[in-house]
Amino acid sequence: MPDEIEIQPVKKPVVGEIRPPGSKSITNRALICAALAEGKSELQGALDSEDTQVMIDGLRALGISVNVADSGQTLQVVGCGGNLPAKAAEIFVGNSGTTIRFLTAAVTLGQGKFRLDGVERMRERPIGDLASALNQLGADVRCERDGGCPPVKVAARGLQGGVATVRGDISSQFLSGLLMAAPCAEEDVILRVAGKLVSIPYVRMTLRVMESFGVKTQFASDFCEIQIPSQGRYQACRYAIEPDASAASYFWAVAAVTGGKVTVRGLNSQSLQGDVAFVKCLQSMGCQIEYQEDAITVQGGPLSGIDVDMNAISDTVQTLAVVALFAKGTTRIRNIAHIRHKETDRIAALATELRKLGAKVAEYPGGLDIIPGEVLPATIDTYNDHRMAMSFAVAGIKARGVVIRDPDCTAKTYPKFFTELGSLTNDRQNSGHGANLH
Ligand SMILES: O=C(O)C1=C[C@@H](OP(=O)(O)O)[C@@H](O)[C@H](O)C1
Ligand SMILES: C=C(OP(=O)(O)O)C(=O)O
Repeated sequence: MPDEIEIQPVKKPVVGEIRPPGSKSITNRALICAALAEGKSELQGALDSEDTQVMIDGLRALGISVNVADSGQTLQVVGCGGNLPAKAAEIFVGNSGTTIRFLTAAVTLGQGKFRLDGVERMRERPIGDLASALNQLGADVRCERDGGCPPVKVAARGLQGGVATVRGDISSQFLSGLLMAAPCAEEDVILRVAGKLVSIPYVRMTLRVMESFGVKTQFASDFCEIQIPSQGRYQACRYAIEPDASAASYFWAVAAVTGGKVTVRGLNSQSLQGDVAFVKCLQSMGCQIEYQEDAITVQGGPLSGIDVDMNAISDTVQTLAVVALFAKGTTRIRNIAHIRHKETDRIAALATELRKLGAKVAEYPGGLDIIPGEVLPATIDTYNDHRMAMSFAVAGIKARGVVIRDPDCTAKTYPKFFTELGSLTNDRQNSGHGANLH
């Protein structure tokens, strides 16, 4: 793709349907559980993107066989029954938080020396609290840099187990990584969470994927303590992966800002992904929502600003912030301090880029207020953050002159995003030009 693309606004409300690619979070969990299982698993509907590729490469470096078929959507994984074959590996994780957090925990189950590293930004993303919890269970995990960030070195000799307390307020991925490794520890594991746990639906997702692979756990409803029996080994299975609900948010947002109607197939109210609740935010802003058995439809209407706690669904904060540009009144997004640790500091990046588009923005340590004005033409910097590119593209579907820099950064989770956005917005039912490249 070119260095930047100008999004062409549509002339009519966008009406259409789409099925986004597989969920990144479910794909990377299913890969870990399948890799640790006894037997051969088949994952269907997987995501093929940078974040899943680095996970597959990492597992292969650990001696796990992963066969890719059906243009990346079917993955056959030969599990190791909890005994990782490789005795040493250098693993590159790009900027994938799930990959480095889940694999760091998984490699402690092996025997040998492992090192995990990523891009420059990954070296600023915290992992020290996960290392410390693993060390409480008998592991030897060290962060090479001060401040508890990657690269990470693991001298593995199997994981003993026992009781560990993990910090919950930076990233839920620490707890998810511990949970998925825990059934392969030598003794039972009890995990306790210190501080307020963020992104709770992802922990629920972890437990549900583990259960599909045959591992049962016991937990308090707020996940402050979770018990995982040892020898509760994973069993290989055929596993169907849902479309990505965070990716769906951009298409629902297109319906909201154009006053159109967009159906996302493959998701419903029972989804494993907390991010389907994004449609409830749109509903509070004035959209109508329809839940079908295998789809969720958003119909746009006049939009009003809302005051919303997005801690549980923070990958959709940028989408909502862009929708807020087209609403009447202020939108306040609260309780999202943890998104400063993602692909970029997302609160700061949002404040800068929303202001370019004419909004007034008040930035707080844990959130922001967006006071919309006339939406101005602007060139949007994306900070190597796929979600900056995808969410600000939605602004360009409605307003003139929105240029997205480095559109290729969407490869992290959605390499075909701009093509699929173009197809939806270029649909014969719509008379505009959609996401044409310039
Ligand atoms: O466990 C997961 O799959 C994820 C958890 C969330 O991270 P945090 O727990 O760091 O908020 C989310 O932002 C990320 O995209 C995926
Ligand atoms: C935060 C994200 O990813 P990760 O933490 O897995 O890198 C994301 O996809 O928005």
